[in-house]
Amino acid sequence: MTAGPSPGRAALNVGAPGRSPEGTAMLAGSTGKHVANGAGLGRPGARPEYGAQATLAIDVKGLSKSYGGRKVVDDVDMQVATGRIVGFLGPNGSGKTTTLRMLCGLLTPDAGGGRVLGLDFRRQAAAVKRQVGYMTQKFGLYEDLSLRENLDFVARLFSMPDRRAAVDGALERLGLATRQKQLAGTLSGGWKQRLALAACLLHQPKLLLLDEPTAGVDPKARREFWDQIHQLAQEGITVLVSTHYMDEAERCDELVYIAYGHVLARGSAAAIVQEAGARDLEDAFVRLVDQATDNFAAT
Ligand SMILES: Nc1ncnc2c1ncn2[C@@H]1O[C@H](COP(=O)(O)OP(=O)(O)OP(=O)(O)O)[C@@H](O)[C@H]1O
Repeated sequence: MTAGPSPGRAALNVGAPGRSPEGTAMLAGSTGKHVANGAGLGRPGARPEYGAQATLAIDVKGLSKSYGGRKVVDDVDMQVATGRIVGFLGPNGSGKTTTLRMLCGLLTPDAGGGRVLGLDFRRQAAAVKRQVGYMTQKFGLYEDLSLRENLDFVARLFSMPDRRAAVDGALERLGLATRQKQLAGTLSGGWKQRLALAACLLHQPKLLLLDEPTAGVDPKARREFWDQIHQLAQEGITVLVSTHYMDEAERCDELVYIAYGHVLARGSAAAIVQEAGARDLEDAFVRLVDQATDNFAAT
């Protein structure tokens, strides 16, 4: 479902304290191991960069998952500092959704461990789910219920004490109040995504894991959705968001690029482009995935 509770050694090591200097990027070497990493350059108006005191919303190591004997996520490390917006990019089938689902406790890794929001994400999966908002790729709310009914249903799932206030707040926040009686099935794609985000936010999560939240959504709605993401990050919520859109990648504090289950690059968009000797981000990713195909496709 779309809302909350349901909500490769590659390293996801983003914006972490005590790492390499600002603006540097890590590109995987020919072995797929990582040689550097870095925190992002940020954007105009971005939240302050992290110092040594930064806390980690995500701090996991060695995440691996296989299906039918095939490793689709291979020894991934991920560190994301609190309050950052991290873009998770990679070709179709590269392991993004699988990684997100392991991080929110919906999927048990074959190997790896660590902390999400300070909790052992394997042993305390239920507690993690209560603090994470997970938005799936596919719209998972009820099309034959109104917006309010959908949100009220999600609030019941969380056993929220003051459901009405929570639903009112979410409707207001996402600009959905005037449409609250409308059936969800009659909404356009952009409005459905807003409703899905509202559902994710009902239980006031500290971490949002968003899986291609704007796929198929028009540019204006995508921009509005991203304005919301930035507002949430300003409030201290950490966001890990997968996307195939380069303009959205540019709006992230930092990026992680994955292919064949291995993290190939991380850092700010500018640093990744520079490190890859590329024209732009898209060019950098094309180069990276070409290298990865040589290194991993046969394994
Ligand atoms: N339940 C499953 N059973 C078998 N194979 C699976 C399962 N879930 C995912 N896979 C496979 O694992 C690989 C990684 O899938 P995943 O959905 O994590 O990729 P992704 O990067 O999110 O792709 P996309 O960008 O298309 O959403 C793919 O080859 C996929 O077919």
